[in-house]
Parts: sequence; C-alpha cells; structure tokens
Amino acid sequence: MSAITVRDVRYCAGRTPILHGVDMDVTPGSFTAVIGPNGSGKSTLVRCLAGLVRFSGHIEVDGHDVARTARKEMARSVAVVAQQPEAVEAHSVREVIALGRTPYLGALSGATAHDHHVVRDAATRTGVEHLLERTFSTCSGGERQRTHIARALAQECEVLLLDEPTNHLDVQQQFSILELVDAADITTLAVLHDLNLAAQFADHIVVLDSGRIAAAGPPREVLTPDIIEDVFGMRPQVICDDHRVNVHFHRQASTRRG
Ligand SMILES: Nc1ncnc2c1ncn2[C@@H]1O[C@H](COP(=O)(O)OP(=O)(O)OP(=O)(O)O)[C@@H](O)[C@H]1O
Repeated sequence: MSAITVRDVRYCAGRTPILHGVDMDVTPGSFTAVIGPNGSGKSTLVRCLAGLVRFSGHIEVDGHDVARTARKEMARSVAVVAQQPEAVEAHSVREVIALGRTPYLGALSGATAHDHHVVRDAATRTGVEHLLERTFSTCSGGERQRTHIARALAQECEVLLLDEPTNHLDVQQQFSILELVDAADITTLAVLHDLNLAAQFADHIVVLDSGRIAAAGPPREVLTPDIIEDVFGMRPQVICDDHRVNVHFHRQASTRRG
C-alpha cells in the first residue's frame, strides 16, 4: 500500500487550471522530493495533499480519502510545514510546538503529561530544547524552521509535507534540517528548489512542470541533462558516481529564459 496515492488530481484557481491531472504514489517511509520551476504547482500540490483546498480527482494519504476526512482527523496523519506558516510571532517556542498537539486535544480537556512529554521530545529531536521559553519572533531562520518541524513531529504524523523547508537557510542549516527530517523516519514529501539536495536526500523525485508531472523516479533517472533542460530551460552538467548525482549549472548554459 502507498502512503500517498494521487489519481488524476486537478485544481483550478478560479477559472485558471493549475494542476492538470496529477498521478503519483509515495512509498511508506520514503523521502520524495517535488521539484519544478516557480509557478509549476508544487505548493498547490502540497495543499491538495493536506486537504487544505478543494480539488477534483482522488487523494489518499495514510489510508484516508483526503476529500472526505475531517481536518482534525487528517491532522493526526499528516503534518504540513508550509512556506508561510501561520503567524505565531508572539508565542514561545514551546507554545508553537504544542500547536502540534491540537488534533489530540478534546474540546474541554487541556494538555496531558503525555502531550508535554511529546512536545519536549520533539524539541530535543530538532535541537531547540534550549529555546523552549524563547519568543518565536526572536528566533533565527534556522531556529524557526526547526521549531516548525518540531511542531510537525509533535503531531505524531505518519506523513510529513514540507514546502521549501530549506528556504532562506545557510548551507549547513539546509543539510541539518533535511538530516533531522530523514532521521525522523516518517514518510516525507518535500518541495525543494536545490536539485543537489533533492539528489542527496530523496529516494524518489517528482518533477512538476506547468501543473503536470514531467518525470518521476529515482534521482539518477530523473536528474538527467535532457529532463532538466526541458523543464528548467538550462542544460546542466550531471556527474554520477556510484553514490551520488551532482548537478552543475554553468552561466553560458542558459537556453530558454533570461
Ligand atoms: N488563487 C490563485 N489565483 C490565481 N492563480 C493562482 C492562485 N493560487 C496559485 N495560483 C497560480 O498557480 C500557479 C502555481 O502556484 P504554486 O504556488 O503552486 O507554484 P509553485 O510551483 O509552488 O511556485 P514557487 O516555486 O514559486 O513557490 C502559479 O502560477 C500561481 O500564480
């Protein structure tokens, strides 16, 4: 069984079609990277997977039919770290992480000892336990992203959806964030712009182009000069050895844009 099954998913913003019939499967426990040019529909696909927007077609995540499952129930299976997460500036880091427990709280009951334990554990796993009493607005970009991932882990989800989790982070933080996600050992789908990060962390890469899947497969099958040139309009040099795929762009290689 797939952790995520997507069949003929279409999404329109008003009358403008954004996704044109997307099909994909995500294996349980795998790391899938979604890559593609700006505006190709990556964030929209994430929003559909999380059940945050209405789409046509069928999406199943962790055995739930996304279109027919209540938001709170979905939140016990799927956590999302969005590109522009909800405003939590005035909260403490502890309070932000504790938002991940919301799907488990009853209407009248408060947090239990177990909830507090899960919050602390998520903070430890993401390296923000020393920041728990800090106001979120005072955190650096890397600390903020760790806190959002801690919130997602506190949600005890089966599937983690990350929209550009390494945006605005320095190179060390980019690796560190993806390594902690990888170590969490849950099914992960991440929108990534850096093709080399996708090559190093993903088991499977999905390439979106103008709302359609242009290619999908393991990094060495997808990150080829032809596919990359076709989708991004720049022909890279791709070096593959036994362990990795490295994508290099050179300035004179531009063939489509700019
Ligand atoms: N509400 C809307 N009304 C009109 N167009 C929209 C709306 N929401 C999204 N779009 C358009 O849908 C397309 C896909 O947007 P989306 O944010 O999913 O792309 P993306 O691949 O995540 O882009 P980026 O890499 O720049 O974050 C874009 O052209 C965007 O302008």
